[in-house]
Amino acid sequence: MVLDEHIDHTGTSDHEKDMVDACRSQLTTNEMKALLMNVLNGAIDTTTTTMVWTMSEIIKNPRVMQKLQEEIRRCVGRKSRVEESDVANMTYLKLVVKEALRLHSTVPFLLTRECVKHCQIGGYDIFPGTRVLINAWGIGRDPKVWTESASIFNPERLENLELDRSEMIPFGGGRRACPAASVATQIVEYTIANLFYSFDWQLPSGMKNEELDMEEVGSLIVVRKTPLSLVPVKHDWQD
Ligand code: HEM
Repeated sequence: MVLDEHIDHTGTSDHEKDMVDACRSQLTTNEMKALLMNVLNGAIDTTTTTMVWTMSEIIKNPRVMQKLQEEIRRCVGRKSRVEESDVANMTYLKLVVKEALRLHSTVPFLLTRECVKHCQIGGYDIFPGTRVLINAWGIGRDPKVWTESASIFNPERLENLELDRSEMIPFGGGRRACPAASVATQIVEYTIANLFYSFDWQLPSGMKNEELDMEEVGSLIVVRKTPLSLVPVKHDWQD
């Protein structure tokens, strides 16, 4: 990623600098609690928001839901619930979650960077001290990379696709990238697998899939404008 070469990943907000300074000296119990609460809040919001967007996209696309449930139930067989080891074989599930992350970068502008060295990006001069926002949300929907159908949820587009590190960056990049990217993806995959294994999901009161509102709000974290409301129906195995 071009930006990585020029932009300092150590500095973000003043609040965060205070936290880093506190770590460098000695953390008091209260500072440690505050730091942990910050990490936990960030971790929970991003992960649950990603799950909600993934479920929304699956429900909106019945073809995807059917294919996904066939894969999950084939891989798991008849059990009380999905086990973590089952998920390794679910190739379509991994594409579904990745495609949801492409379309819904929950942290749309990542952490703010501060430029440490004069550089040019896209013909623009960026001077030292400039605060830079990276539009991860826009990168995941760039038609130059993802074609005219960029805004359409289509997990198959990612099949056998060799991605450059900068073509979708829902977990950021460089030294300040999300340290939990791998585990967070696994948590989302595992939860979605369990939810779609045990239940068939319906929209409330005869609403049609295409009517599901996908409007987004927020700037730090992008969430659904209207809460997702679904009806779980226990799956009938019929055998
Ligand atoms: C799907 C879920 C998640 C998403 C989409 C996500 C996304 C991100 C993004 C975009 C950043 C900023 C990266 C950058 O600016 O380059 C970040 C930072 C961070 N994330 Fe996550 N995250 C997720 C889950 C988690 C979880 C579960 C944890 C902890 C258990 C976590 C801990 C952190 C921490 C500590 C940072 C700050 C890293 C730093 O400042 O150096 N994240 N995350």
